[in-house]
Amino acid sequence: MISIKEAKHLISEHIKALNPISIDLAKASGHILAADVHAQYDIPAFSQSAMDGYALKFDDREKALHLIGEMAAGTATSITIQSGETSRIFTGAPLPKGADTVVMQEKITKADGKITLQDPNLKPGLNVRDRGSEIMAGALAMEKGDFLSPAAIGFLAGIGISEVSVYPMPKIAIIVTGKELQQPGKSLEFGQVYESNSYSLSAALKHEGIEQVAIYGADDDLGILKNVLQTAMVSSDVVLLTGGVSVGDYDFVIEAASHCGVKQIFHKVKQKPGKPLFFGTKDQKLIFGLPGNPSSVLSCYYNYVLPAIKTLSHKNSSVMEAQARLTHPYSKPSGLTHFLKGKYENGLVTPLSAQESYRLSSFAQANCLICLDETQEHFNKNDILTVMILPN
Ligand SMILES: Nc1nc2c(c(=O)[nH]1)N[C@H]1C(S)=C(S)[C@@H](COP(=O)(O)OP(=O)(O)OC[C@H]3O[C@@H](n4cnc5c(N)ncnc54)[C@H](O)[C@@H]3O)O[C@H]1N2
Ligand code: MOO
Repeated sequence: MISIKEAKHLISEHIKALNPISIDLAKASGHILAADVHAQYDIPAFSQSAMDGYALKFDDREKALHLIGEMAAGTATSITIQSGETSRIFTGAPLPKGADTVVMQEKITKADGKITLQDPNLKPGLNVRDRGSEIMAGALAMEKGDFLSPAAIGFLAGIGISEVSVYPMPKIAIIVTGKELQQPGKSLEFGQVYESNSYSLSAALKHEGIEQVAIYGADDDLGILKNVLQTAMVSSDVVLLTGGVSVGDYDFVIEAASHCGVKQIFHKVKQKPGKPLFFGTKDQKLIFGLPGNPSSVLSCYYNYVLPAIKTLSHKNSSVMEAQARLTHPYSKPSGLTHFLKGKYENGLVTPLSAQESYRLSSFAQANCLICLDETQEHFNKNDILTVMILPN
């Protein structure tokens, strides 16, 4: 059995970011850019009004101005204003030739068909967005390694980019093993349990922007599991098996993996939950055998799978951690690191009840995992502990 630190190190040693791909900008949210992006155009592409109002020459601000036309957003034709003239203009519209300033419509008066300004704060260029003021053609818009947030996607669309080079999200397969599993919504026969691991894992992956997940079921049968694993590996970068990694007579994951050419990197980690965790590789593919108990599956997902899939997509893989003060004393035997489902708030952390690994009711309420050191047995009220903040 290896330590958590060793297990994490071994996984990280076997991961390489996936090769970049080119994708539609509309599908790129949540990815990391794999190449710099340069602007192809000056944006705005023309001097533009920032307000609904009147365009004029600043030097004419004291004059009663003659209204000669209008510029609306999207207009394909331009007009020219001479000294003593103004044009109606709307937000986003190109400035007429000859104009350098816009006055808001609330700050004028109209008399005898003439426009007079009532804006003591008017400055040259006020309410005008200059051509190229967002970005100039050829300038660096975003850098390789930048995260494509919704704002970044909007920014790139706004400068005319329609395709980007990104590190892809890994293709993931989930294999739930177990003859006892029944789909939610159907009635339970004697001995059956509802299948929940593919649900929690798919939801966690969706949270990372990974929606394309292939889900397979496999009975507790070596032949079936070998076939399913072989099929799942063909079209995925990561395979997550749940159940079947312990020492029971029907636990076939280790054997099936070996038959399929998966190289075992480790099996069993000094932790609770998730002690029988398995990790192996085949070429660049990662194979995780997650211990079947629903809480063990999720605990191992956050500790090992999530950092791994983030690394594959070139993302920062470090987990959000905090130091928190324990609100109640807690005891455990030494020998395994425990990850307790906890509630973290204002620097304080409370272990929840229902910590057993077959239960998810506490995980459903938790916002953190409390890390209790392998060797320590007793934890006192007010002890400072490390907590892993769960993505919400
Ligand atoms: N003699 C020993 N027995 C066990 C040990 C051990 O060291 N010696 N380890 C225990 C620990 S710790 C864990 S964790 C489990 C892991 O066992 P497996 O990975 O082989 O998982 P299964 O036996 O297949 O299932 C465990 C448990 O989880 C339920 N399950 C499985 N899949 C699902 C699913 N998709 N959705 C919901 N629930 C699922 C399954 O019915 C079992 O109750 O082994 C201990 N035993
Ligand atoms: O390690 Mo198991 O995950 O405690 O139930």
